[in-house]
Amino acid sequence: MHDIEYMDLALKMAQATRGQTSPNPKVGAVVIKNGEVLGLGAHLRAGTPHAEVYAINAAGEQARGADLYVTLEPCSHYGKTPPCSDLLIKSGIKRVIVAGLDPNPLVAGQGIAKLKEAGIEVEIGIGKAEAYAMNEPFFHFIKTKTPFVTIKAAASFDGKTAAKTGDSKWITSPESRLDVHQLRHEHDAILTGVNTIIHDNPHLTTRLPRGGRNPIRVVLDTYLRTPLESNMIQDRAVKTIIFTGNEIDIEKVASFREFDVEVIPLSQPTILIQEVLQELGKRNIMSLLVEGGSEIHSSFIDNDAYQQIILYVAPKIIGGKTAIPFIGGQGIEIVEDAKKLKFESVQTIGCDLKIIAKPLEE
Ligand SMILES: Nc1c(/N=C/[C@H](O)[C@H](O)[C@H](O)COP(=O)(O)O)[nH]c(=O)[nH]c1=O
Ligand SMILES: Nc1c(N[C@@H]2O[C@H](COP(=O)(O)O)[C@@H](O)[C@H]2O)[nH]c(=O)[nH]c1=O
Ligand SMILES: [Zn+2]
Repeated sequence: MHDIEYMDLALKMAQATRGQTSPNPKVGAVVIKNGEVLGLGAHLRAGTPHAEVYAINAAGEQARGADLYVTLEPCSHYGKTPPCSDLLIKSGIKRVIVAGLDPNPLVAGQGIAKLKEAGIEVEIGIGKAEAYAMNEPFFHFIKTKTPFVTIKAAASFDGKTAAKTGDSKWITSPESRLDVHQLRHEHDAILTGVNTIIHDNPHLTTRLPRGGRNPIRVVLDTYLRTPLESNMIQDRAVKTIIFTGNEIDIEKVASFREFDVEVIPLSQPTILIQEVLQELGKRNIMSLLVEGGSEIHSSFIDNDAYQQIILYVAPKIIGGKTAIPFIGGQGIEIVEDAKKLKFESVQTIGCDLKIIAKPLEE
């Protein structure tokens, strides 16, 4: 097999741990000698051994003189686990093939430098694009200390998220809605607005056939209007945070506390998106899924506070000039001022389209 095939093996193992390693990145590692796989490993959960540890331990003495393929630069610091670069040097590995460097300031090239100093051959870049794409939230979070924001919208062919009556069940297909639950599983937190709570009474939980992790629920609710009898207050399914302005009735906060709902008044009368993202970053929330509605979507877009948009488009026409589009807000006056995107991918899912777009870097 060739280098890229062994790196593919490591990438696949890293991908298999989607949704479970936060706030750490997903990493896969493979030990190869004379065309034989001697060790395999993936980082399974923050605070547990790194991918390289599993792969090297499986290879044992055989690691001496072998090659190691790893999707992220071996760490060189004591976090919750000892540095992988020291382990690799001790194990006698001859050559290390790394897909991508680790931008974590604690690592950032030091892992590679240590390996080279110890006389280990290092090659960088095979599988870099995929290794980077799978950990984009981690790299964003390490740099900005705020979550990587994905706006998720579901709309009809003519861009509506509900009929003029407010009815929206269901616009997209069961396959698309299942895909949304996979997205939820992969995110640390999911955010919606109080209007969606009032109209859709959602649970915002992850309901995959095989279970799945519930993201922390976050509600933007300036005046604390979330009804106590809402599903996501009553179901106690997962930690729920409600961000409000600073002019709320403190008495009401107590009634939410008994449902393990944390109400956080922010510093201004209205909610500033950047302040919400900083508060979530302080709680080590690395990835945030924004599930609207249209006013919430427009506040993230107007503040350039998102890294990607995932739009599910159904082959249906809803029409109606008062039916709500998936982005609301004030909007622009002249098209020249439109927010510019670039389309990353378009795929069919069930009978729908799934479009992933990112802000166009000027
Ligand atoms: N109406 C549609 C959506 N509607 C999404 C709503 O805003 C709200 O997130 C859901 O009702 C969530 O409910 P729960 O958390 O599953 O209990 N989302 C979709 O992807 N397709 C649609 O057709
Ligand atoms: N998961 C992972 C790495 N993750 C790196 O180490 C940091 C976490 O360290 P710790 O707190 O000790 O788990 C994390 O922020 C990232 O920079 N490094 C690796 O060599 N291999 C791995 O499998
Ligand atoms: Zn490590």
